[in-house]
Amino acid sequence: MLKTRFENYPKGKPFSTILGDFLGQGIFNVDGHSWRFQRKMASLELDRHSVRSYAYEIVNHEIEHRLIPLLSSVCSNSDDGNGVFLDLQDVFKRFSFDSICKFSFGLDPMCLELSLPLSKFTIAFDMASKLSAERAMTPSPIIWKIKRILNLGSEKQLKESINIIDSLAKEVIARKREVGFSTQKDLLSRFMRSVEDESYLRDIVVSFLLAGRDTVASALTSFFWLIGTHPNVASAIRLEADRVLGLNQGLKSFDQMQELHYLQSAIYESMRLYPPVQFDSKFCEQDDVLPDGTFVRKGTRVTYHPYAMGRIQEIWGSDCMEFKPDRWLKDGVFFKENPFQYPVFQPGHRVCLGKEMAVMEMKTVVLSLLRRFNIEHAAHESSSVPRFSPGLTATLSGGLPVLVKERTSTTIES
Ligand code: HEM
Repeated sequence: MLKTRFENYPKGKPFSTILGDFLGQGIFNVDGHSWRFQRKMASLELDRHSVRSYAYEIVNHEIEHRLIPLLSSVCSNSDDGNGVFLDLQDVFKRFSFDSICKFSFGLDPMCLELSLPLSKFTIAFDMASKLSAERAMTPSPIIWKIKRILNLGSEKQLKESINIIDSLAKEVIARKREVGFSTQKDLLSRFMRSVEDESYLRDIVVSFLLAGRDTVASALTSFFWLIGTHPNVASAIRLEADRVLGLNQGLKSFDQMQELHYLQSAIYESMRLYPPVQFDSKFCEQDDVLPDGTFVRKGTRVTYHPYAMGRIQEIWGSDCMEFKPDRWLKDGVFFKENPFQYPVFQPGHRVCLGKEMAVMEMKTVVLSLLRRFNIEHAAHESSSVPRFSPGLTATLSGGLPVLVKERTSTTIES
């Protein structure tokens, strides 16, 4: 049985080790028993209709009150009224951080308010993620381990960032205990109603932030990169929305989204070509044999590669390199591929717990932006292939500079 190494961690291992150890080895830091308990609880919470509707409310609010006003402001700020360039990747990172913080512990870091400086928490979080990813690039783990023991350079910085995140997370939990959490809807308050252990609560919250922030931003960035070169897909999404929701009518409910099959197909197709988690590793706990008969020795690192798997002709056909949302439709209805052939959210017992939330978030953003704006690549970007920086999630090096123009023919009523 292949298991990730963190399942063997001793109980109560402090959070200060999570960011360091989660590189390619999973996200939670608890042992097998409590991990399963935590996972069960987390999925129970996320599967609830009330939780999904709450997530939908947050995302919608962030879009209507921050994302759209921000994009509209860059359209009107240009001298000729034709728009100015904007780094859409940076905007999506800010958007998804605000959304996941509000969802996870009811805290609004206001990253999309560009006029405000980024909070201490956001800066520390970014720094810790970056430094953790850089560990993977050191020629040998011994280097960073020695630096950690001696508390030097990047390891010293990492420790400081983690301390900031740790103490802010503790502060949030303490404040919630003071003001009461019985009626609050965020994830932390829901967990606090049944869990006492403070470090456990802190780990849940930080794990969700880690898992839900850069992944969504990455998926949205790649989607809009593809849309820039496939205006026909943007038109098809708009047409479907007008047909299903009504001309110039916004989404009325979370459930109405299920009827947008082409939109869903376009999102799945975009993540087939550009999965946010491009590869992911597991470590074999004991000698094992893979289903195809390959022997795997205890301690071996096994990596699955969604980016490569999305480009395999035997799975996707001879047109596997093309962006074709229609491949996900049967008689106009979206059908899911076998998750073991499309492991973007990791299949099996360890499937992403935020999968539904992530797809909902993406659909809501894509729909809102495409119906209100024309978003074009900066001229020099349009013909190039995307280049990614090394990191835990796919990030376009140089960002995604776009030109945003308001579509004059539409006023969406929500
Ligand atoms: C497009 C966006 C997303 C993608 C592609 C994605 C993908 C993944 C993948 C591949 C894993 C497995 C990681 C591993 O075990 O090594 C994972 C785990 C996880 N994801 Fe997501 N994720 C996304 C968004 C989200 C969101 C928005 C949330 C939270 C609301 C979330 C919560 C989680 C959690 C809690 C786990 C850990 C599950 C476990 O360890 O058993 N994810 N995700």
